[in-house]
Amino acid sequence: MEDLLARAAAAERGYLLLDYDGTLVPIAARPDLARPGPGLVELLTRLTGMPGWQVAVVSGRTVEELRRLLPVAGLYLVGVHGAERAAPGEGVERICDPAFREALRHLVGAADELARPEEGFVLEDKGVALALHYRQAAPSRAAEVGRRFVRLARTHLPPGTWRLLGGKKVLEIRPAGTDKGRAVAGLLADYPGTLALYFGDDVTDEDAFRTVRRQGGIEVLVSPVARPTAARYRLDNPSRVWEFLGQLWVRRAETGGGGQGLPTHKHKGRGDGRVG
Ligand SMILES: O=P(O)(O)OC[C@H]1O[C@H](O[C@H]2O[C@H](CO)[C@@H](O)[C@H](O)[C@H]2O)[C@H](O)[C@@H](O)[C@@H]1O
Repeated sequence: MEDLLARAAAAERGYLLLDYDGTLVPIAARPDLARPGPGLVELLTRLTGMPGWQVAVVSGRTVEELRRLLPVAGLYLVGVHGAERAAPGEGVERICDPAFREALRHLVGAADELARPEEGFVLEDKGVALALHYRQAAPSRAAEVGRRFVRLARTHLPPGTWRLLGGKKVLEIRPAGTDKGRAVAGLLADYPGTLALYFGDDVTDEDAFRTVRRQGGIEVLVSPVARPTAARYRLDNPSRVWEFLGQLWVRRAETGGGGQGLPTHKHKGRGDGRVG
């Protein structure tokens, strides 16, 4: 972690781009159980106060939900894997074909009829996307219900307007033409010359890793084990991410680039490695 920290802390201008589930907060059995740990809001608040630095949360969750989970005034937010975007204190911009959005309403109803009688499924309606979670379902039912979910999507949605995403125990239908890579490129375009650091754990973060890598930034996969990825660095888990962020804040503060007082969040020991 030391080489990462040294490079990041030396930057006068930087952009922290942080995934939520699996990166800032450990994966939980259900989406509603993945709450910010004590100290996360405080840590993010301090980070948004670093002069010359911006902080964004780039998530598959909606911007509305991110604002509820992380009430931090200075955060940029990207929601629904890039289909939503909001600057601090501003309204939500959505990238979504109106025909897709209208058709999605019908899919939500049909998918609800499919999933409701089944054990262990959670349907997450994001307005511009629809996720079917199967973390707590029997594997055989997950496969069968998943197949029927995709079939329903093909029936209800206009061709070319949507994409199917397979994430961590979730299938998600989202608008075509949106991904975290494009969203991150859009954020960085507003702050040319800043050092971008992206932290993420899931397949949808790979698009963002590639964008950040192309722009000379730092990409960090959050995973206890190495796996094929575009990220050149790895941290084991969200505790290590918090540790990194807390240390970054301290070092920027020491060089006159941060606020006052030390972050009070708790984090565990060390242990990270460069991938490959
Ligand atoms: O881009 P992210 O911030 O990582 O969001 C990705 C998805 O995260 C959530 O689902 C995942 O986390 C849940 C809570 O830990 C877990 O129960 C589920 O199995 C995971 O897939 C969220 O509910 C989705 O909307 C996000 O797209």
